[in-house]
Amino acid sequence: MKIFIEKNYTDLSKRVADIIESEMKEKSNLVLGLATGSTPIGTYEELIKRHKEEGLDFSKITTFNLDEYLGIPHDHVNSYHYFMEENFFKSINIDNDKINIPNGNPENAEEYCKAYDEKIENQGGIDVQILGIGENGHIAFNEPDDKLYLGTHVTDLTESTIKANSRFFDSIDDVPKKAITMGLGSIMKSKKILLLASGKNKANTIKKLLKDGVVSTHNPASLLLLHPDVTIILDEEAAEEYMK
Ligand SMILES: N[C@@H]1[C@@H](O)[C@H](O)[C@@H](COP(=O)(O)O)O[C@@H]1O
Repeated sequence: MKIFIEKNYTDLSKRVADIIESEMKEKSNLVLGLATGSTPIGTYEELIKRHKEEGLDFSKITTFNLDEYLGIPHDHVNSYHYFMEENFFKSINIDNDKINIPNGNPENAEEYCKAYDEKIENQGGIDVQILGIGENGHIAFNEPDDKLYLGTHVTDLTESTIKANSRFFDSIDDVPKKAITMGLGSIMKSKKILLLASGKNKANTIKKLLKDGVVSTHNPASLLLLHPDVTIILDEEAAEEYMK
């Protein structure tokens, strides 16, 4: 496991973009796993800048997003489809046919989830997966629980996640209560994992992850510690409690 502690969010975003850029240069048809939430926005901005200024080429890249709210229209401002389009896809030269984001309105959720995992497998798996982390240790929408699911599945969101994500909605009542998410198994199959955390509100989450020395389904991020190629990129605020 590698840990980078960067001075601030800008440096964190540059570090993550550096890693992705070098992977893209090694493999032009990279399969990239993408995350939403506020943490990766700076990375997307940095990659857009490199596309515009240095011609970083996304035309052969395939992407798979981690999750989507269930029952939300894809053009809704809070959908992860909308988020990805606005914060990344509309500003790079990605082939729209190579973008994969879980459908928040599947006809048959079980079949759809199975097909999503098969599609990842058929692409040869995810080469590099970007991850944020919830304050409660959730990864994508794999919430702390007695058991975790391996594959893509529909899940209930916890009260704490609904509360945390309500900052993006007009009111807490508007936050969907369910989501469709890649499972920890699908995520752990990625060849390389980049876990990002920024800001004081993640300091205890990171301390718990890196100092407890425990792997538990009640802290889903802790399973990542078993992965052979995980890089954790923090800014100083997120690393504060861990460094004490
Ligand atoms: N489903 C997403 C996660 O993928 C993300 O990691 C988490 C943290 O978000 P933020 O980066 O805004 O702290 O929020 C959401 O719940």
